[in-house]
Amino acid sequence: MLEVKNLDKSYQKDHPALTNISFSVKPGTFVAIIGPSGAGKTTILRSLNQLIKDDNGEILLDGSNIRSANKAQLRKYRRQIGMVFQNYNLIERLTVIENVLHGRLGYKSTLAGVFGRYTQAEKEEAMSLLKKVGLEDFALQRCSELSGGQKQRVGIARSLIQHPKVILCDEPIASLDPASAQTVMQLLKDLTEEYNLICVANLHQINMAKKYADQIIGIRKGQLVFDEAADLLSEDILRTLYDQDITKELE
Ligand SMILES: Nc1ncnc2c1ncn2[C@@H]1O[C@H](COP(=O)(O)OP(=O)(O)OP(=O)(O)O)[C@@H](O)[C@H]1O
Repeated sequence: MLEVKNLDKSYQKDHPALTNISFSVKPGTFVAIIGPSGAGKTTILRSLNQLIKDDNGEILLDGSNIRSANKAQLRKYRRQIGMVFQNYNLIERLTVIENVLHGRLGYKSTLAGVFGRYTQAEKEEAMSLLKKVGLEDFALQRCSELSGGQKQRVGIARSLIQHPKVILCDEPIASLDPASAQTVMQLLKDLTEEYNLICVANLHQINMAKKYADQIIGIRKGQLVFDEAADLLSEDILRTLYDQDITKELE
């Protein structure tokens, strides 16, 4: 269970980016965070991974408060959090399987990581994850040769080999064509269920959030204005959230 309690964050004095944000997510749940540009979605995601600090409040993963974690505990915690990025963050000149194996780096000494030393079991797992995301035939291809949708599927496989409890996706489909976006969203939904993950995705595509997410969190001006099952997202809520009529997005 992921629990966020009374989270506050300001980058600058008297300009709160987040105010008193509280929500919880059960394992096996795909959550979309929606809201206008500048609402605070990325700030929430970065807080969850502790990439940004000096906020108030609590973030608990299975009961452990990560805000009071020491360095070793934080390293262990970060292993449990996979990241999926809008621009994939792959090493383009390396092969697909090498990129997936990079997800194991958090478990290795720096030296083993530098020399790319992976066990047979890790290589077999990387292959089986590539099969899961439909890319087993691309294992030895360079990432630079893949389409955007394929790259994102490599990014997802790389996060899964970490054996995460949580996957954080920052605009995972923003750079994709509509068909690839659907494939990636369906994959995230299926994997969340299969691995009993907590998947949290920042999204601008409201129709995608409603179609694929189980839970939707709506953020407006740093405040939480909606936290319900996806099918309860109404036109009224959207008007409040975005200060304008964008209900055609739901069609
Ligand atoms: N590094 C930073 N320094 C100062 N202010 C920041 C910083 N990062 C974000 N902010 C401010 O915090 C607020 C929330 O930004 P955030 O990036 O979390 O919003 P967002 O909902 O993710 O926006 P978008 O949808 O455009 O990515 C905004 O007012 C933004 O200008």
